[in-house]
Amino acid sequence: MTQIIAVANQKGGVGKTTTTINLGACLADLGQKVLLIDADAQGNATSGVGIEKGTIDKDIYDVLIDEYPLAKVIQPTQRENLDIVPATIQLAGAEIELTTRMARESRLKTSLKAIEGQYDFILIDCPPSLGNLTINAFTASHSILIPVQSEYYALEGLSQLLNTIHLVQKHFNPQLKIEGVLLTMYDARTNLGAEVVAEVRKYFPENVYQTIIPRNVRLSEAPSHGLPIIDYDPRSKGAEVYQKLAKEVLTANGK
Ligand SMILES: Nc1ncnc2c1ncn2[C@@H]1O[C@H](COP(=O)(O)OP(=O)(O)OP(=O)(O)O)[C@@H](O)[C@H]1O
Repeated sequence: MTQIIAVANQKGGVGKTTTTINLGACLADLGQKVLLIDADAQGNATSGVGIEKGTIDKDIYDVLIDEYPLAKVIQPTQRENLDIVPATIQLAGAEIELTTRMARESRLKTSLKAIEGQYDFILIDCPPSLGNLTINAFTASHSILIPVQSEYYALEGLSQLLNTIHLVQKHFNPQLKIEGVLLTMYDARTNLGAEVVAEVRKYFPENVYQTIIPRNVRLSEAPSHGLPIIDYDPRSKGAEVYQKLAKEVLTANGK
C-alpha cells in the first residue's frame, strides 16, 4: 500500500522542503518507489531536485484547479525511483481559487486515485500556512510528518497545527495520524538545543523521531545544485542523518 505523508508546519523555514527532498531521496535509495508532491508556490522542492521551472508546462496548480490528470504532470528526477509533481508560482493563486470550487478540500485526494498503488511513498511538501493547500494535503494523506526547528519558541504555533489536524480528522479524514515529529537544525554547541529537544519530547511523548537533524551547511548548499544531499555530498553529516531517518520511517511503516 502507498503511504501518503504530508510534511507540514505552518511556521516558515523549519525544514519542510529539505526533509521532503532528502527523506524522499533516501527512501528511494533504499529501493522504495517515491513520489514528491510540491504543494508550495515557492517551488523549492521542484528546483531542489533539479527541475528547471522554465521548462514546466503543467503543474500541481492545473491538477487542483482544472482537474488536469496528475499522472501527466509527474516528472522523473535524476535519482532512480524518485519522481515529482512540480509547482510553480502560479500555485499562489490556488489558495483563493479553491474556495470557489466544489469539493475544494478533496481535490488532491481525488487526483491521486489515478496513480493508486504505483508508489510506496508519496511525500507532500506543504506551504507555510494552514490554508486550502494544506487542508488538501491533510485530506489526501495517511499521516503528517512535522518538522520542528530546534530553537526557542519551537512549540509556538503547534496548537493551531494540531487543531487543524483535528478538524480534518473530524470532517474529511478520520484515519489521519501523526507520522512523527522531526527535530531539525539542531545546534549541539548550545544548551538551548538540548532544552528544546527535551521540551518537544515532553509535548509529544510518543511521536518524536530518534533521529535529530543537525545544522549542516551541505544540506543548505544541495538545493542550489538541484540535488538531494545523498547525491550532492554522500559523506556529509546531512546525508547520514537523512539516511537514518529514512530507515526509521520504513520501520515505522512496517516496510
Ligand atoms: N539541517 C539544516 N542545516 C542547515 N540548513 C538547513 C537545514 N535544514 C534546512 N536548512 C536551510 O534552511 C532554509 C529553510 O529550510 P526549508 O526550505 O527546508 O524550510 P521550509 O520549512 O520548507 O520553508 P518554507 O516554510 O519557506 O517552505 C533553507 O535555506 C534550507 O536550505
